[in-house]
Amino acid sequence: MAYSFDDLKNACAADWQAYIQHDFVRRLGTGTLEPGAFRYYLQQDYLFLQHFARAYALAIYKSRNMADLRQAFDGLKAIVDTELTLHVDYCRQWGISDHDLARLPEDRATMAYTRYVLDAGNRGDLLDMHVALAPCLVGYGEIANMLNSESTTVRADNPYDAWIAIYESDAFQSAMHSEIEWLDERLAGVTEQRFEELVGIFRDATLLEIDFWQMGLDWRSRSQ
Ligand SMILES: Cc1ncc(C[n+]2csc(CCO)c2C)c(N)n1
Repeated sequence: MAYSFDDLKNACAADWQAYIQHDFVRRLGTGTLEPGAFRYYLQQDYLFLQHFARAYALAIYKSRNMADLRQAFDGLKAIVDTELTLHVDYCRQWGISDHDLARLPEDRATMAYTRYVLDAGNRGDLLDMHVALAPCLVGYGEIANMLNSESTTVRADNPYDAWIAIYESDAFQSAMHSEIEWLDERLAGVTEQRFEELVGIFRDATLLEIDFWQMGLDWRSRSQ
């Protein structure tokens, strides 16, 4: 059987839905998320993105041809030039200064997720690395599309509208589609045993995304 990215998602469908439909996401859509929860998330995401930039750099290192190297390099550039710059601006709007950002203690949920992905890439090959990164890239694109299609989503006067707009942008959606294509091509040739290994990584990363949302909702009781 030729596997595809959809098979990865279907193999952990309940976890994938718990991630995409998490309460944090629903409240972003309705504009009812507590500002403190979003602020906590934004700060941790700033740390998260720096480690994900390292993970894309590892994907560059693990590349064996020019096309793979360029794909990973584009991911690294997207994080450093777009996501991180946007985050710093966004943090300022939400009352988080450069000084605050430079002194942030890292939440354990941030540590767990980022170090897991780096380890999956370190001990595995480029496919392990991309599967570990997929819930981040594909999940956020799916979340934006889901929010966009829901009648309960508030677009005008929603303080989180700009966040949704980043991930529904053409540039982001096309990066997501090219990642799915890349994975579809590689997954088509793997054995059942290899596929099961990859499902394990994909599920773990999805569960760690769920924990990251939950960390935002639990911001009051986090140790910061
Ligand atoms: C916890 C968390 N998960 C996913 C993203 C989204 N994201 C981060 S890096 C990247 C790939 C390059 O754009 C994407 C899509 C986020 N910001 N925070």
